Amino acid sequence: MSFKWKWLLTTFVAQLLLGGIFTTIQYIHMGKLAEQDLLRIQESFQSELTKAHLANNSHSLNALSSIVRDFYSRHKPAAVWVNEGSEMAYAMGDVPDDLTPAATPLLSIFDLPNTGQQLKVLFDENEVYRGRNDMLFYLAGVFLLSALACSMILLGLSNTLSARLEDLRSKAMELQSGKIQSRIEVTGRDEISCLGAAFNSMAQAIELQMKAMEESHARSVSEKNRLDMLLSSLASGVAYLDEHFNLLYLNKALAKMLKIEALNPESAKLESVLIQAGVVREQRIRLKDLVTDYFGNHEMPVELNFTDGRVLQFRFAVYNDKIQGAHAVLIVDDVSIRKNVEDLRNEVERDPLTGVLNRRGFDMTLEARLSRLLPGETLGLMFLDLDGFKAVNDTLGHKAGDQILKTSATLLKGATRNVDHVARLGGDEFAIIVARCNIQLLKNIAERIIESFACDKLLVRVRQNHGLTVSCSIGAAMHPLHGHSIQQLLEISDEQMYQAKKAGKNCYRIAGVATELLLGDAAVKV
Ligand SMILES: Nc1nc2c(ncn2[C@@H]2O[C@H](COP(=O)(O)OP(=O)(O)OP(=O)(O)O)[C@@H](O)[C@H]2O)c(=O)[nH]1
Repeated sequence: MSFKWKWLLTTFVAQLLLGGIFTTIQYIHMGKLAEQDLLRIQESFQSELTKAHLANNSHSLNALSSIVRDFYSRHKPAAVWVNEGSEMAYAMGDVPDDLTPAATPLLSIFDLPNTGQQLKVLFDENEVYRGRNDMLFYLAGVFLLSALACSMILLGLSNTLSARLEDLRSKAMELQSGKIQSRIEVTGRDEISCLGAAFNSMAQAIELQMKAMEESHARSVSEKNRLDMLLSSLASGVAYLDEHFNLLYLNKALAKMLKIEALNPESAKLESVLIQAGVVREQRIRLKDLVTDYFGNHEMPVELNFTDGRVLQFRFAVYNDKIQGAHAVLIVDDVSIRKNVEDLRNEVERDPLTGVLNRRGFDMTLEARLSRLLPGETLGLMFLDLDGFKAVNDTLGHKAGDQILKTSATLLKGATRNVDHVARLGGDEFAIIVARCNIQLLKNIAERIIESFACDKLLVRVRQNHGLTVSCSIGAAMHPLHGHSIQQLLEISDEQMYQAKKAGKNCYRIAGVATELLLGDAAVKV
Protein backbone atom coordinates (compact mmCIF):
# COMPACT_ATOMS: atom_id res chain seq x y z
CA MET A 1 0.00 0.00 0.00
CA SER A 2 1.41 3.40 -0.92
CA PHE A 3 2.04 6.11 1.65
CA LYS A 4 -0.85 8.10 0.22
CA TRP A 5 -3.41 5.41 1.04
CA LYS A 6 -1.80 4.63 4.37
CA TRP A 7 -2.02 8.26 5.44
CA LEU A 8 -5.55 8.51 4.14
CA LEU A 9 -6.78 5.42 5.98
CA THR A 10 -5.00 6.39 9.19
CA THR A 11 -6.49 9.90 9.15
CA PHE A 12 -9.94 8.59 8.40
CA VAL A 13 -9.86 5.98 11.17
CA ALA A 14 -8.36 8.46 13.66
CA GLN A 15 -11.08 10.98 12.88
CA LEU A 16 -13.80 8.36 13.26
CA LEU A 17 -12.27 7.17 16.52
CA LEU A 18 -12.04 10.67 17.97
CA GLY A 19 -15.57 11.45 16.75
CA GLY A 20 -16.80 8.17 18.26
CA ILE A 21 -15.25 8.93 21.63
CA PHE A 22 -16.60 12.49 21.67
CA THR A 23 -20.07 11.37 20.57
CA THR A 24 -20.19 8.64 23.23
CA ILE A 25 -19.31 11.11 25.99
CA GLN A 26 -21.93 13.52 24.69
CA TYR A 27 -24.44 10.69 24.37
CA ILE A 28 -23.99 9.67 28.03
CA HIS A 29 -24.09 13.28 29.17
CA MET A 30 -27.27 14.09 27.24
CA GLY A 31 -28.88 10.89 28.58
CA LYS A 32 -28.21 12.05 32.12
CA LEU A 33 -29.64 15.51 31.37
CA ALA A 34 -32.82 13.91 29.92
CA GLU A 35 -33.19 11.77 33.04
CA GLN A 36 -32.78 14.85 35.26
CA ASP A 37 -35.44 16.65 33.19
CA LEU A 38 -37.76 13.68 33.61
CA LEU A 39 -37.20 13.76 37.37
CA ARG A 40 -37.98 17.46 37.48
CA ILE A 41 -41.18 16.94 35.51
CA GLN A 42 -42.20 14.14 37.85
CA GLU A 43 -41.50 16.28 40.94
CA SER A 44 -43.41 19.25 39.49
CA PHE A 45 -46.38 17.00 38.60
CA GLN A 46 -46.33 15.53 42.09
CA SER A 47 -46.38 19.03 43.60
CA GLU A 48 -49.22 20.11 41.29
CA LEU A 49 -51.19 17.06 42.30
CA THR A 50 -50.54 17.77 45.98
CA LYS A 51 -51.45 21.45 45.55
CA ALA A 52 -54.68 20.60 43.74
CA HIS A 53 -55.61 18.13 46.41
CA LEU A 54 -55.01 20.67 49.19
CA ALA A 55 -56.87 23.48 47.33
CA ASN A 56 -60.14 21.88 46.57
CA ASN A 57 -59.94 18.98 48.96
CA SER A 58 -62.03 17.23 46.45
CA HIS A 59 -61.32 13.85 45.17
CA SER A 60 -63.41 14.04 42.14
CA LEU A 61 -61.98 12.76 38.93
CA ASN A 62 -63.09 15.86 37.17
CA ALA A 63 -60.82 18.04 39.20
CA LEU A 64 -57.99 15.61 38.66
CA SER A 65 -58.63 15.24 34.99
CA SER A 66 -58.11 18.91 34.27
CA ILE A 67 -54.64 18.77 35.92
CA VAL A 68 -53.83 15.56 34.07
CA ARG A 69 -54.99 16.96 30.74
CA ASP A 70 -52.94 20.04 31.29
CA PHE A 71 -49.93 17.89 32.20
CA TYR A 72 -50.60 15.63 29.21
CA SER A 73 -50.77 18.53 26.80
CA ARG A 74 -47.62 20.12 28.17
CA HIS A 75 -45.38 17.08 28.47
CA LYS A 76 -46.97 14.67 26.01
CA PRO A 77 -46.33 11.38 27.91
CA ALA A 78 -47.23 8.13 26.15
CA ALA A 79 -50.14 7.47 28.51
CA VAL A 80 -51.72 8.70 31.76
CA TRP A 81 -54.24 6.60 33.60
CA VAL A 82 -55.77 6.19 37.06
CA ASN A 83 -56.27 2.81 38.64
CA GLU A 84 -58.82 2.24 41.24
CA GLY A 85 -57.92 -1.16 42.57
CA SER A 86 -57.69 -3.32 39.54
CA GLU A 87 -60.07 -1.11 37.56
CA MET A 88 -58.90 1.65 35.28
CA ALA A 89 -60.94 4.74 36.25
CA TYR A 90 -59.45 7.21 33.86
CA ALA A 91 -57.00 7.04 30.92
CA MET A 92 -55.34 9.27 28.31
CA GLY A 93 -53.07 8.06 25.51
CA ASP A 94 -52.13 4.44 24.74
CA VAL A 95 -52.15 2.53 27.99
CA PRO A 96 -50.06 -0.60 27.61
CA ASP A 97 -51.71 -3.90 28.45
CA ASP A 98 -48.98 -5.43 30.42
CA LEU A 99 -46.65 -3.22 32.35
CA THR A 100 -45.02 -3.57 35.74
CA PRO A 101 -43.37 -0.60 37.43
CA ALA A 102 -40.02 -2.40 37.49
CA ALA A 103 -40.22 -2.94 33.73
CA THR A 104 -39.41 0.60 32.81
CA PRO A 105 -37.90 3.59 34.55
CA LEU A 106 -40.23 5.67 32.36
CA LEU A 107 -43.26 4.73 34.39
CA SER A 108 -44.20 7.12 37.24
CA ILE A 109 -46.77 6.21 39.86
CA PHE A 110 -48.46 8.81 42.05
CA ASP A 111 -50.59 7.73 45.00
CA LEU A 112 -53.66 9.95 45.34
CA PRO A 113 -54.22 10.63 49.01
CA ASN A 114 -57.37 9.34 50.74
CA THR A 115 -58.81 7.80 47.58
CA GLY A 116 -56.74 4.65 47.25
CA GLN A 117 -56.32 5.54 43.61
CA GLN A 118 -53.01 5.44 41.76
CA LEU A 119 -52.17 7.81 38.94
CA LYS A 120 -49.72 6.33 36.51
CA VAL A 121 -47.80 8.20 33.89
CA LEU A 122 -45.80 6.41 31.23
CA PHE A 123 -43.35 8.63 29.39
CA ASP A 124 -42.44 7.96 25.83
CA GLU A 125 -38.77 6.96 25.59
CA ASN A 126 -38.40 8.67 22.26
CA GLU A 127 -39.76 11.87 23.69
CA VAL A 128 -37.61 11.72 26.82
CA TYR A 129 -34.40 10.99 24.96
CA ARG A 130 -35.23 12.87 21.76
CA GLY A 131 -32.59 15.52 22.41
CA ARG A 132 -29.93 12.89 23.07
CA ASN A 133 -30.88 10.82 20.05
CA ASP A 134 -31.05 13.84 17.78
CA MET A 135 -27.64 14.90 19.03
CA LEU A 136 -26.30 11.39 18.31
CA PHE A 137 -27.36 11.46 14.68
CA TYR A 138 -26.25 15.02 14.33
CA LEU A 139 -22.79 14.46 15.82
CA ALA A 140 -22.27 11.16 13.99
CA GLY A 141 -23.17 12.88 10.75
CA VAL A 142 -20.92 15.84 11.48
CA PHE A 143 -17.95 13.62 12.34
CA LEU A 144 -18.47 11.32 9.40
CA LEU A 145 -18.75 14.27 7.05
CA SER A 146 -15.71 15.98 8.56
CA ALA A 147 -13.73 12.73 8.34
CA LEU A 148 -14.72 12.40 4.70
CA ALA A 149 -13.96 16.05 4.02
CA CYS A 150 -10.55 15.80 5.72
CA SER A 151 -9.77 12.61 3.84
CA MET A 152 -10.68 14.23 0.56
CA ILE A 153 -8.46 17.21 1.36
CA LEU A 154 -5.66 14.87 2.37
CA LEU A 155 -6.19 12.83 -0.76
CA GLY A 156 -5.86 15.97 -2.82
CA LEU A 157 -2.69 16.99 -0.99
CA SER A 158 -1.27 13.48 -1.19
CA ASN A 159 -2.00 13.36 -4.89
CA THR A 160 -0.08 16.58 -5.41
CA LEU A 161 2.75 15.34 -3.20
CA SER A 162 2.94 11.88 -4.70
CA ALA A 163 2.75 13.29 -8.23
CA ARG A 164 5.82 15.40 -7.50
CA LEU A 165 7.58 12.52 -5.80
CA GLU A 166 6.72 10.30 -8.73
CA ASP A 167 8.20 12.93 -11.04
CA LEU A 168 11.35 12.90 -8.92
CA ARG A 169 11.48 9.10 -9.03
CA SER A 170 10.98 8.91 -12.79
CA LYS A 171 13.72 11.50 -13.35
CA ALA A 172 16.04 9.48 -11.11
CA MET A 173 15.24 6.38 -13.16
CA GLU A 174 15.95 8.28 -16.35
CA LEU A 175 19.29 9.36 -14.90
CA GLN A 176 20.04 5.78 -13.96
CA SER A 177 19.23 4.59 -17.49
CA GLY A 178 21.76 7.04 -18.90
CA LYS A 179 19.69 10.14 -19.71
CA ILE A 180 22.07 12.45 -17.95
CA GLN A 181 20.29 15.58 -19.20
CA SER A 182 17.23 14.70 -17.08
CA ARG A 183 16.21 17.62 -14.84
CA ILE A 184 13.28 18.45 -12.56
CA GLU A 185 11.27 21.63 -12.97
CA VAL A 186 11.70 23.55 -9.72
CA THR A 187 8.97 26.14 -9.08
CA GLY A 188 8.60 26.73 -5.32
CA ARG A 189 10.70 26.72 -2.21
CA ASP A 190 9.05 23.84 -0.36
CA GLU A 191 10.84 20.67 0.70
CA ILE A 192 10.16 18.80 -2.54
CA SER A 193 11.35 21.77 -4.56
CA CYS A 194 14.55 21.74 -2.47
CA LEU A 195 14.85 18.02 -3.13
CA GLY A 196 14.35 18.70 -6.84
CA ALA A 197 17.02 21.40 -6.80
CA ALA A 198 19.41 18.99 -5.03
CA PHE A 199 18.60 16.36 -7.63
CA ASN A 200 19.32 18.83 -10.44
CA SER A 201 22.70 19.74 -8.88
CA MET A 202 23.55 16.08 -8.53
CA ALA A 203 22.50 15.36 -12.14
CA GLN A 204 24.60 18.28 -13.35
CA ALA A 205 27.62 17.02 -11.42
CA ILE A 206 27.11 13.54 -12.89
CA GLU A 207 26.78 15.02 -16.38
CA LEU A 208 30.05 16.90 -15.98
CA GLN A 209 31.78 13.79 -14.63
CA MET A 210 30.41 11.71 -17.47
CA LYS A 211 31.58 14.24 -20.03
CA ALA A 212 35.04 14.26 -18.46
CA MET A 213 35.08 10.46 -18.45
CA GLU A 214 33.92 10.32 -22.06
CA GLU A 215 36.63 12.74 -23.07
CA SER A 216 39.20 10.76 -21.13
CA HIS A 217 37.91 7.52 -22.66
CA ALA A 218 38.07 9.03 -26.15
CA ARG A 219 41.64 10.14 -25.44
CA SER A 220 42.52 6.64 -24.17
CA VAL A 221 40.99 5.04 -27.26
CA SER A 222 42.89 7.41 -29.51
CA GLU A 223 46.11 6.72 -27.55
CA LYS A 224 45.43 3.00 -27.76
CA ASN A 225 44.81 3.21 -31.50
CA ARG A 226 48.01 5.16 -31.94
CA LEU A 227 49.88 2.62 -29.85
CA ASP A 228 48.26 -0.23 -31.79
CA MET A 229 49.25 1.42 -35.04
CA LEU A 230 52.78 1.88 -33.78
CA LEU A 231 53.05 -1.68 -32.50
CA SER A 232 51.47 -3.04 -35.68
CA SER A 233 53.98 -1.24 -37.83
CA LEU A 234 56.94 -2.69 -35.90
CA ALA A 235 58.89 -5.47 -37.56
CA SER A 236 59.74 -6.83 -34.10
CA GLY A 237 57.18 -8.93 -32.27
CA VAL A 238 55.86 -7.30 -29.10
CA ALA A 239 53.79 -8.98 -26.41
CA TYR A 240 52.51 -8.09 -23.00
CA LEU A 241 52.59 -10.80 -20.34
CA ASP A 242 51.23 -11.11 -16.84
CA GLU A 243 53.26 -12.61 -14.01
CA HIS A 244 52.03 -16.12 -14.89
CA PHE A 245 53.37 -15.78 -18.43
CA ASN A 246 49.94 -15.45 -19.97
CA LEU A 247 49.98 -13.46 -23.18
CA LEU A 248 47.61 -10.55 -22.70
CA TYR A 249 48.46 -8.77 -25.93
CA LEU A 250 50.59 -9.42 -28.97
CA ASN A 251 51.17 -7.28 -32.05
CA LYS A 252 50.68 -8.34 -35.64
CA ALA A 253 54.35 -9.12 -36.21
CA LEU A 254 54.47 -11.53 -33.27
CA ALA A 255 51.15 -13.14 -34.22
CA LYS A 256 52.66 -13.78 -37.65
CA MET A 257 55.93 -15.10 -36.18
CA LEU A 258 54.10 -17.47 -33.84
CA LYS A 259 51.38 -18.26 -36.39
CA ILE A 260 48.57 -17.16 -34.07
CA GLU A 261 45.36 -16.05 -35.73
CA ALA A 262 43.50 -14.96 -32.59
CA LEU A 263 44.61 -14.86 -28.97
CA ASN A 264 42.64 -17.43 -27.03
CA PRO A 265 42.71 -16.58 -23.30
CA GLU A 266 42.33 -20.28 -22.44
CA SER A 267 45.59 -21.27 -24.10
CA ALA A 268 47.54 -18.04 -23.98
CA LYS A 269 50.43 -19.38 -21.89
CA LEU A 270 53.69 -18.39 -23.54
CA GLU A 271 55.09 -21.91 -23.18
CA SER A 272 52.20 -23.62 -24.96
CA VAL A 273 52.07 -20.90 -27.61
CA LEU A 274 55.79 -21.40 -28.35
CA ILE A 275 55.48 -25.19 -28.37
CA GLN A 276 52.59 -24.86 -30.79
CA ALA A 277 54.66 -22.50 -32.93
CA GLY A 278 57.27 -25.30 -33.19
CA VAL A 279 60.17 -24.82 -30.76
CA VAL A 280 62.58 -27.69 -31.49
CA ARG A 281 62.34 -30.54 -29.02
CA GLU A 282 65.96 -30.16 -27.84
CA GLN A 283 65.23 -26.64 -26.64
CA ARG A 284 62.12 -27.44 -24.59
CA ILE A 285 64.10 -27.48 -21.31
CA ARG A 286 65.53 -24.09 -22.15
CA LEU A 287 62.04 -22.89 -22.92
CA LYS A 288 60.74 -24.26 -19.62
CA ASP A 289 63.53 -22.47 -17.81
CA LEU A 290 62.71 -19.31 -19.70
CA VAL A 291 59.02 -19.24 -18.84
CA THR A 292 59.25 -20.42 -15.26
CA ASP A 293 62.11 -18.38 -13.95
CA TYR A 294 62.52 -15.49 -16.26
CA PHE A 295 61.21 -12.68 -14.07
CA GLY A 296 63.79 -13.52 -11.44
CA ASN A 297 66.90 -14.54 -13.29
CA HIS A 298 67.21 -13.71 -16.95
CA GLU A 299 68.49 -10.51 -18.35
CA MET A 300 70.20 -11.55 -21.56
CA PRO A 301 68.25 -12.29 -24.74
CA VAL A 302 67.42 -15.94 -25.28
CA GLU A 303 67.41 -17.50 -28.73
CA LEU A 304 65.20 -20.46 -29.57
CA ASN A 305 65.28 -22.59 -32.70
CA PHE A 306 62.07 -23.60 -34.39
CA THR A 307 61.37 -26.70 -36.45
CA ASP A 308 60.95 -24.66 -39.64
CA GLY A 309 64.56 -23.46 -39.30
CA ARG A 310 63.81 -20.05 -37.88
CA VAL A 311 65.67 -18.65 -34.90
CA LEU A 312 63.70 -16.24 -32.71
CA GLN A 313 65.35 -14.05 -30.11
CA PHE A 314 63.35 -13.26 -26.94
CA ARG A 315 64.02 -10.23 -24.76
CA PHE A 316 62.03 -9.35 -21.66
CA ALA A 317 61.55 -6.01 -19.97
CA VAL A 318 60.11 -6.73 -16.52
CA TYR A 319 58.04 -4.19 -14.62
CA ASN A 320 56.47 -4.19 -11.22
CA ASP A 321 53.85 -1.74 -10.04
CA LYS A 322 51.10 -1.59 -7.43
CA ILE A 323 48.20 -1.89 -9.86
CA GLN A 324 49.44 -4.50 -12.35
CA GLY A 325 51.86 -6.39 -10.09
CA ALA A 326 54.74 -8.07 -11.92
CA HIS A 327 54.33 -7.97 -15.67
CA ALA A 328 56.60 -7.99 -18.67
CA VAL A 329 56.96 -6.73 -22.18
CA LEU A 330 58.36 -9.36 -24.50
CA ILE A 331 60.20 -8.32 -27.63
CA VAL A 332 60.79 -10.99 -30.21
CA ASP A 333 63.03 -10.69 -33.24
CA ASP A 334 63.45 -13.12 -36.06
CA VAL A 335 67.25 -13.48 -36.13
CA SER A 336 67.25 -16.37 -38.60
CA ILE A 337 68.94 -14.33 -41.33
CA ARG A 338 71.54 -12.93 -38.94
CA LYS A 339 72.12 -16.45 -37.63
CA ASN A 340 72.49 -17.82 -41.15
CA VAL A 341 74.92 -15.06 -42.00
CA GLU A 342 76.80 -15.81 -38.78
CA ASP A 343 76.86 -19.52 -39.61
CA LEU A 344 78.01 -18.77 -43.11
CA ARG A 345 80.66 -16.42 -41.82
CA ASN A 346 81.78 -19.03 -39.32
CA GLU A 347 82.08 -21.53 -42.11
CA VAL A 348 84.21 -19.15 -44.14
CA GLU A 349 86.19 -17.56 -41.35
CA ARG A 350 86.58 -20.31 -38.76
CA ASP A 351 88.83 -23.32 -38.61
CA PRO A 352 86.49 -26.29 -38.38
CA LEU A 353 88.92 -28.36 -36.27
CA THR A 354 89.68 -25.89 -33.49
CA GLY A 355 86.83 -23.36 -33.78
CA VAL A 356 89.24 -20.39 -33.82
CA LEU A 357 89.63 -18.03 -36.79
CA ASN A 358 91.19 -19.54 -39.92
CA ARG A 359 93.67 -17.72 -42.11
CA ARG A 360 90.96 -15.88 -43.98
CA GLY A 361 89.18 -14.90 -40.76
CA PHE A 362 92.47 -13.80 -39.28
CA ASP A 363 93.32 -11.62 -42.30
CA MET A 364 89.87 -10.01 -42.28
CA THR A 365 89.86 -9.42 -38.55
CA LEU A 366 93.36 -8.00 -38.49
CA GLU A 367 92.57 -5.74 -41.39
CA ALA A 368 89.33 -4.56 -39.72
CA ARG A 369 91.03 -3.96 -36.39
CA LEU A 370 93.90 -2.06 -37.99
CA SER A 371 91.51 0.10 -39.99
CA ARG A 372 89.47 0.95 -36.88
CA LEU A 373 92.42 1.86 -34.65
CA LEU A 374 92.04 5.18 -32.90
CA PRO A 375 94.97 7.62 -32.79
CA GLY A 376 97.48 6.41 -30.21
CA GLU A 377 95.82 2.97 -29.94
CA THR A 378 98.15 -0.03 -30.20
CA LEU A 379 97.65 -3.55 -31.48
CA GLY A 380 99.83 -6.57 -30.88
CA LEU A 381 100.40 -9.56 -33.12
CA MET A 382 101.76 -12.87 -31.81
CA PHE A 383 102.93 -15.63 -34.12
CA LEU A 384 103.04 -19.13 -32.60
CA ASP A 385 104.39 -22.46 -33.85
CA LEU A 386 104.05 -25.69 -31.88
CA ASP A 387 107.30 -27.48 -30.98
CA GLY A 388 107.55 -31.25 -31.42
CA PHE A 389 104.14 -31.61 -33.01
CA LYS A 390 105.31 -33.69 -35.95
CA ALA A 391 106.55 -36.38 -33.56
CA VAL A 392 103.08 -36.66 -32.04
CA ASN A 393 101.57 -37.12 -35.45
CA ASP A 394 104.19 -39.64 -36.40
CA THR A 395 104.04 -41.57 -33.12
CA LEU A 396 100.42 -41.33 -31.99
CA GLY A 397 98.74 -40.75 -35.30
CA HIS A 398 96.95 -37.94 -37.05
CA LYS A 399 93.90 -38.13 -34.81
CA ALA A 400 95.99 -37.59 -31.68
CA GLY A 401 97.67 -34.73 -33.54
CA ASP A 402 94.23 -33.20 -34.16
CA GLN A 403 93.44 -33.48 -30.47
CA ILE A 404 96.71 -31.69 -29.62
CA LEU A 405 95.77 -28.92 -32.09
CA LYS A 406 92.35 -28.51 -30.43
CA THR A 407 93.93 -28.46 -26.97
CA SER A 408 96.44 -25.87 -28.14
CA ALA A 409 93.65 -23.60 -29.43
CA THR A 410 91.84 -23.93 -26.10
CA LEU A 411 95.03 -23.08 -24.19
CA LEU A 412 95.60 -20.00 -26.37
CA LYS A 413 92.05 -18.77 -25.81
CA GLY A 414 92.44 -19.37 -22.08
CA ALA A 415 95.60 -17.28 -21.98
CA THR A 416 94.07 -14.30 -23.80
CA ARG A 417 91.20 -11.88 -23.13
CA ASN A 418 87.75 -11.75 -24.75
CA VAL A 419 88.80 -8.76 -26.86
CA ASP A 420 91.72 -10.67 -28.34
CA HIS A 421 91.43 -13.00 -31.35
CA VAL A 422 93.06 -16.41 -31.71
CA ALA A 423 93.58 -17.86 -35.18
CA ARG A 424 95.04 -21.02 -36.67
CA LEU A 425 96.97 -20.00 -39.74
CA GLY A 426 97.62 -23.54 -40.92
CA GLY A 427 99.33 -26.81 -39.76
CA ASP A 428 100.62 -26.19 -36.25
CA GLU A 429 100.89 -22.40 -36.71
CA PHE A 430 98.69 -20.04 -34.67
CA ALA A 431 98.41 -16.26 -34.35
CA ILE A 432 96.91 -13.92 -31.77
CA ILE A 433 95.66 -10.38 -32.35
CA VAL A 434 96.07 -8.55 -29.06
CA ALA A 435 93.85 -5.47 -28.68
CA ARG A 436 95.10 -2.26 -26.96
CA CYS A 437 98.39 -3.86 -26.05
CA ASN A 438 101.76 -2.93 -24.61
CA ILE A 439 105.01 -4.83 -24.15
CA GLN A 440 104.14 -5.94 -20.65
CA LEU A 441 100.81 -7.34 -21.82
CA LEU A 442 102.52 -9.26 -24.64
CA LYS A 443 105.01 -10.68 -22.14
CA ASN A 444 102.22 -11.68 -19.77
CA ILE A 445 100.24 -13.43 -22.45
CA ALA A 446 103.31 -15.19 -23.83
CA GLU A 447 104.32 -16.42 -20.40
CA ARG A 448 100.77 -17.58 -19.62
CA ILE A 449 100.75 -19.56 -22.89
CA ILE A 450 104.08 -21.24 -22.24
CA GLU A 451 103.03 -22.06 -18.71
CA SER A 452 99.65 -23.47 -19.74
CA PHE A 453 101.34 -25.72 -22.36
CA ALA A 454 103.69 -26.94 -19.68
CA CYS A 455 100.91 -27.71 -17.24
CA ASP A 456 98.12 -29.00 -19.47
CA LYS A 457 96.97 -32.47 -18.42
CA LEU A 458 96.85 -33.97 -21.91
CA LEU A 459 100.27 -32.62 -22.85
CA VAL A 460 101.71 -33.76 -19.50
CA ARG A 461 100.28 -37.27 -20.11
CA VAL A 462 101.71 -37.38 -23.65
CA ARG A 463 105.06 -36.27 -22.27
CA GLN A 464 105.05 -38.74 -19.43
CA ASN A 465 103.61 -41.72 -21.32
CA HIS A 466 105.29 -41.28 -24.67
CA GLY A 467 108.20 -39.00 -23.99
CA LEU A 468 106.81 -36.49 -26.47
CA THR A 469 106.98 -32.84 -25.48
CA VAL A 470 104.66 -30.38 -27.17
CA SER A 471 105.35 -26.74 -26.40
CA CYS A 472 105.06 -23.42 -28.13
CA SER A 473 107.49 -20.91 -29.64
CA ILE A 474 106.16 -17.37 -29.80
CA GLY A 475 107.21 -14.26 -31.66
CA ALA A 476 105.48 -10.92 -31.18
CA ALA A 477 105.40 -7.44 -32.71
CA MET A 478 103.37 -4.32 -32.10
CA HIS A 479 101.57 -1.81 -34.24
CA PRO A 480 102.61 0.96 -34.80
CA LEU A 481 105.95 0.39 -33.00
CA HIS A 482 107.27 -2.35 -35.31
CA GLY A 483 105.22 -2.00 -38.44
CA HIS A 484 102.08 -0.54 -39.94
CA SER A 485 100.89 -3.09 -42.45
CA ILE A 486 99.69 -6.62 -41.91
CA GLN A 487 102.54 -7.86 -43.97
CA GLN A 488 105.16 -6.00 -41.93
CA LEU A 489 103.68 -7.15 -38.64
CA LEU A 490 103.44 -10.75 -39.79
CA GLU A 491 107.01 -10.78 -41.08
CA ILE A 492 108.40 -9.27 -37.89
CA SER A 493 106.46 -11.53 -35.55
CA ASP A 494 107.34 -14.55 -37.72
CA GLU A 495 110.96 -13.54 -37.52
CA GLN A 496 110.69 -13.25 -33.74
CA MET A 497 109.11 -16.71 -33.58
CA TYR A 498 112.01 -18.04 -35.64
CA GLN A 499 114.38 -16.45 -33.15
CA ALA A 500 112.54 -18.23 -30.34
CA LYS A 501 112.88 -21.55 -32.20
CA LYS A 502 116.52 -20.83 -32.69
CA ALA A 503 116.89 -20.04 -29.01
CA GLY A 504 115.77 -23.56 -28.16
CA LYS A 505 111.96 -23.43 -28.60
CA ASN A 506 109.35 -23.21 -25.79
CA CYS A 507 110.06 -19.50 -25.35
CA TYR A 508 109.05 -16.18 -26.77
CA ARG A 509 110.63 -13.18 -28.42
CA ILE A 510 109.21 -9.68 -28.77
CA ALA A 511 110.49 -7.32 -31.45
CA GLY A 512 112.66 -4.59 -30.01
CA VAL A 513 112.92 -6.17 -26.58
CA ALA A 514 116.33 -7.52 -25.54
CA THR A 515 116.38 -11.20 -24.64
CA GLU A 516 117.68 -10.48 -21.16
CA LEU A 517 114.61 -8.42 -20.48
CA LEU A 518 112.24 -11.30 -21.17
CA LEU A 519 112.11 -12.31 -17.55
CA GLY A 520 109.91 -15.36 -17.78
CA ASP A 521 111.92 -16.81 -20.64
CA ALA A 522 114.17 -19.12 -18.64
CA ALA A 523 111.66 -19.71 -15.88
CA VAL A 524 109.06 -21.35 -18.12
CA LYS A 525 111.39 -23.67 -19.91
CA VAL A 526 110.49 -27.28 -19.23
N1 LIG B 1 97.28 -34.02 -37.16
C1 LIG B 1 97.46 -33.05 -38.03
N2 LIG B 1 98.65 -32.76 -38.47
C2 LIG B 1 98.85 -31.73 -39.33
C3 LIG B 1 97.77 -30.94 -39.77
N3 LIG B 1 98.27 -29.96 -40.59
C4 LIG B 1 99.55 -30.14 -40.65
N4 LIG B 1 99.95 -31.22 -39.90
C5 LIG B 1 101.25 -31.73 -39.61
O1 LIG B 1 101.96 -30.86 -38.75
C6 LIG B 1 103.31 -31.09 -38.90
C7 LIG B 1 104.01 -29.76 -38.89
O2 LIG B 1 105.38 -29.92 -39.04
P1 LIG B 1 106.45 -29.15 -38.23
O3 LIG B 1 106.07 -27.85 -37.79
O4 LIG B 1 107.73 -29.18 -39.07
O5 LIG B 1 106.78 -30.13 -37.02
P2 LIG B 1 107.36 -29.80 -35.61
O6 LIG B 1 107.68 -31.11 -35.01
O7 LIG B 1 106.48 -28.95 -34.87
O8 LIG B 1 108.68 -29.05 -35.91
P3 LIG B 1 109.20 -27.72 -35.24
O9 LIG B 1 108.29 -26.69 -35.63
O10 LIG B 1 110.56 -27.54 -35.80
O11 LIG B 1 109.23 -28.02 -33.80
C8 LIG B 1 103.47 -31.84 -40.21
O12 LIG B 1 103.83 -33.19 -39.94
C9 LIG B 1 102.08 -31.83 -40.85
O13 LIG B 1 101.83 -33.02 -41.59
C10 LIG B 1 96.50 -31.24 -39.29
O14 LIG B 1 95.51 -30.62 -39.65
N5 LIG B 1 96.38 -32.29 -38.46
